Amino acid sequence: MALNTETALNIANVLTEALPYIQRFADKIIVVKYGGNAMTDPELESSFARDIVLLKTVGLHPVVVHGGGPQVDNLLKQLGRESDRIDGMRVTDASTMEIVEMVLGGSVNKSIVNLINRHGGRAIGLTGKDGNLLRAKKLLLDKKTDDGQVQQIDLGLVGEVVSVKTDVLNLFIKSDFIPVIAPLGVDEEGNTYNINADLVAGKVAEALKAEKLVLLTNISGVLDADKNVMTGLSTKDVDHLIDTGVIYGGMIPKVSCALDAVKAGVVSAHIVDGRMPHVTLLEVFTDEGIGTLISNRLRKSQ
Ligand SMILES: Nc1ncnc2c1ncn2[C@@H]1O[C@H](COP(=O)(O)OP(=O)(O)O)[C@@H](O)[C@H]1O
Ligand SMILES: CC(=O)N[C@@H](CCC(=O)OP(=O)(O)O)C(=O)O
Repeated sequence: MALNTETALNIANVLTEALPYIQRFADKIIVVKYGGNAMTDPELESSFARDIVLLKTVGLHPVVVHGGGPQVDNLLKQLGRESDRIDGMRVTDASTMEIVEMVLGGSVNKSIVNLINRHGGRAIGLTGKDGNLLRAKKLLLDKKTDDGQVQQIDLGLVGEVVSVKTDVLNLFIKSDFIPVIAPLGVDEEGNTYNINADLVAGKVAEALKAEKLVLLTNISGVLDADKNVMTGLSTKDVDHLIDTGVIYGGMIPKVSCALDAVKAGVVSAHIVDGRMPHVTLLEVFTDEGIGTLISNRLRKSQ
């Protein structure tokens, strides 16, 4: 059946709207953090994989960093166990670490690799241990007490990223592979650390001098005290929003890593709704602003 003129023009408009972005972002690196909460629906998973393959096919270089917190929770539950979280970070003892590694470095990583490959991409799964990709050290979490003092909290085998071996990633990127990174790091002595996936995505984006960091989550963006999406966010706003409890839990590492990445030279960071099909594609290739933008520049449409 032939297209009617209106539909044909709409399709043509969408395609031509993408052209300047395809040209501007050619050969640029886009780091996409795929959160565990966005992995629960097969259609959304497919739309995510197609977006990543499309980005690569039109000449950009997507690098995926994934989470899998809910998937770790599921296995812990099946084993009759649970773990605490403080400010979005899982308290991780040695036996929890075994499960975390099994789930993030095993089932979750391989299912994302498989998904991208089934959609025609060439994904390669890595943990921070492969090629010493993510050098880590123990993280001591700074937490403000009620009287305003800063306390350092020990979360066990939870790490922060000390360095990212970009040569490992560049090798794959140049060979047209799509790296898919599980958030596990290793220190000089070979100890394994569980690292929040947002923090890994931020550091990978910084190290690769990425054009964009796109963080897919399970909410429409960063909400203000009245539950409206904040379209833009600066360092100044963030400290106050955390202190007043408007930003809490898993949103704290997300916002912090996005700000750090932008300060370190990533052009823009975006916190977007992973429940929206094709949100990555819409973010990269359309004029519309989606979710919360953290950038030194204004919105594309402004
Ligand atoms: N100001 C805020 N705006 C939006 N979400 C927030 C805010 N503060 C805390 N959150 C919580 O952070 C969650 C996202 O973090 P998290 O569950 O760790 O996501 P992910 O698994 O995608 O990393 C949201 O679902 C929401 O419950
Ligand atoms: C230290 C820490 O909290 N690590 C996370 C790593 C996975 C993750 O970040 O997953 P999401 O992005 O799906 O939340 C965890 O154990 O759950």
